[in-house]
Amino acid sequence: MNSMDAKPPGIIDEVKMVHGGGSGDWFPAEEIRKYTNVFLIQGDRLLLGYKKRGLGIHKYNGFGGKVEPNESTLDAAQRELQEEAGIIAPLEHAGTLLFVVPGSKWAHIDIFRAEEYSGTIAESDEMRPEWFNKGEIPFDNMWDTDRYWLPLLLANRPFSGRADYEKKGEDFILKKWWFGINPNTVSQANQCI
Ligand SMILES: Nc1[nH]c(=O)nc2c1ncn2[C@H]1C[C@H](O)[C@@H](COP(=O)(O)OP(=O)(O)OP(=O)(O)O)O1
Repeated sequence: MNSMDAKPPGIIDEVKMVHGGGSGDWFPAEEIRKYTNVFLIQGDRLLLGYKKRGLGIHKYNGFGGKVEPNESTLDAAQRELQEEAGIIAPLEHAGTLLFVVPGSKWAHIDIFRAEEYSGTIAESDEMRPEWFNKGEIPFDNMWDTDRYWLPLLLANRPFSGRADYEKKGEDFILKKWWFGINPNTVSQANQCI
């Protein structure tokens, strides 16, 4: 077995590698902090937000943020979607991502998808929403590993993965990554946890 085939520390789901790369050792364990990220799909289009401030400024991303104490992950995802894009939506759990930077808490991100919504999509202080055709997703202007797992979300393949970055000044340099899917699931999304 190629050493990259083995699941990295922190991935507990039963998944088989579909993308992996980079070099060196996985960074050591730190405390975990929970985040959410929501992607809205309508037919051939995907809604992304252009981040106007904070971490990941000027990148496109889903809508999300920290899970507050005493809040469920699903409640946090719905709250952040409402705060950042002005809408509410029924959410399906799509995958998990561990975002690891030495010296910081691990970001455990529960990623959700939605195909319906209510309300009016609106720009917020943090995000400017913008629709993209599925064939024209701006991966060069997103976090580096989104190109590996976002197609799995669009295909409704539940996934888990990890991305280790090193921080150089304001830049995050991707060092090592690993993404897997459950080989037994065909096109069913996970239920919410
Ligand atoms: N699409 C994505 N791909 C990725 O690889 N890492 C992501 C990601 N979206 C977020 N992250 C990482 C970056 C960061 O460490 C953490 C949280 O990022 P967020 O943009 O959600 O955080 P914020 O600090 O804006 O949270 P709030 O202030 O609560 O909105 O998750």
